[in-house]
Amino acid sequence: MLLEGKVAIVTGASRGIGRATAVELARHGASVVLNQFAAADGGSAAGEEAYAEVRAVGGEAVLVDGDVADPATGERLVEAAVAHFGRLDIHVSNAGICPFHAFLDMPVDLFRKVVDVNLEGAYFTTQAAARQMVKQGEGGAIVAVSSISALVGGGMQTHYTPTKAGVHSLMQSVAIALGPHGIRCNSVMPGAILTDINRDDLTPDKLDHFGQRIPLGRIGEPVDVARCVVFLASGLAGYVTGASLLVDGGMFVNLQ
Ligand SMILES: NC(=O)C1=CN([C@@H]2O[C@H](COP(=O)(O)OP(=O)(O)OC[C@H]3O[C@@H](n4cnc5c(N)ncnc54)[C@H](OP(=O)(O)O)[C@@H]3O)[C@@H](O)[C@H]2O)C=CC1
Ligand SMILES: C[C@H](O)[C@@H]1OC(=O)[C@H](O)[C@@H]1O
Repeated sequence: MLLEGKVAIVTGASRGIGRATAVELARHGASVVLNQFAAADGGSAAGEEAYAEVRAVGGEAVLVDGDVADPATGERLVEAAVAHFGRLDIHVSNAGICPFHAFLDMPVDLFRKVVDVNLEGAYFTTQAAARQMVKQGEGGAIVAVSSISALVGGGMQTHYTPTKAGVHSLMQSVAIALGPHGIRCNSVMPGAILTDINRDDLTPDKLDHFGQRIPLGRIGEPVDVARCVVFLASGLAGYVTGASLLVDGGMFVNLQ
């Protein structure tokens, strides 16, 4: 197994790409700390379902509530990894939100919320994970979920796309800062992946349009991204750091 004996954190692991990533990491042998937000915010069954899916593939797991926008959450996730599994080897910064909204009347609070969760959440959870990995002195792997939106715009995503470019840039910079510690830092850039984040936005017309633009002919599924995270987290990618992997079925390159 690619990740036998490894311990991983996945933020936003209750649904979508994060849940699929937690399951695939476990399928390849990792023990996983699953972070969820909704329970901290009033309750959700999604985290329990994700936990059950990880257990069903034979993985050890622990579910930890917390808002990644709070810098203390990263520290609590690391504490959980160490308390339950004794160490930390892999950090997946995945949690993110995209409440579609027009630019000209963007509420300040909404803008700040998206930046807090997507960019600050990635920054502070990555920092907490890196501190633990440096302390252990045996290297590690950090994978952030950026987006094709780091490279292209979205008229209803003016608050969101800069955070995804920021996450991409963060991985490049921490790859330099952490390389001497043997910690590899990369990002995946998913294209259009059907999850709760875009379920309402992906109207039949838009699905048709994407279907035509994507050379592989289909919208992505969370597991398409999750398998690439496993690759970047594993020894197979042992000489890969500061890189970004588009996981978009070819959508980005298909201009005409
Ligand atoms: N779907 C797509 O097409 C693409 C998605 N992405 C990125 O992938 C990542 C995952 O999105 P996706 O799976 O699609 O979306 P989902 O809406 O399905 O999942 C989002 C996850 O993030 C969690 N989350 C939201 N806010 C917070 C918070 N403040 N603190 C901790 N966790 C939080 C949610 O937890 P809870 O259930 O507890 O609310 C949930 O587990 C995001 O970063 C997104 O930007 C990138 C490119 C394309
Ligand atoms: C939420 C969007 O549908 C999705 O998020 C991204 O990052 C992609 O670029 C899509 O726009």
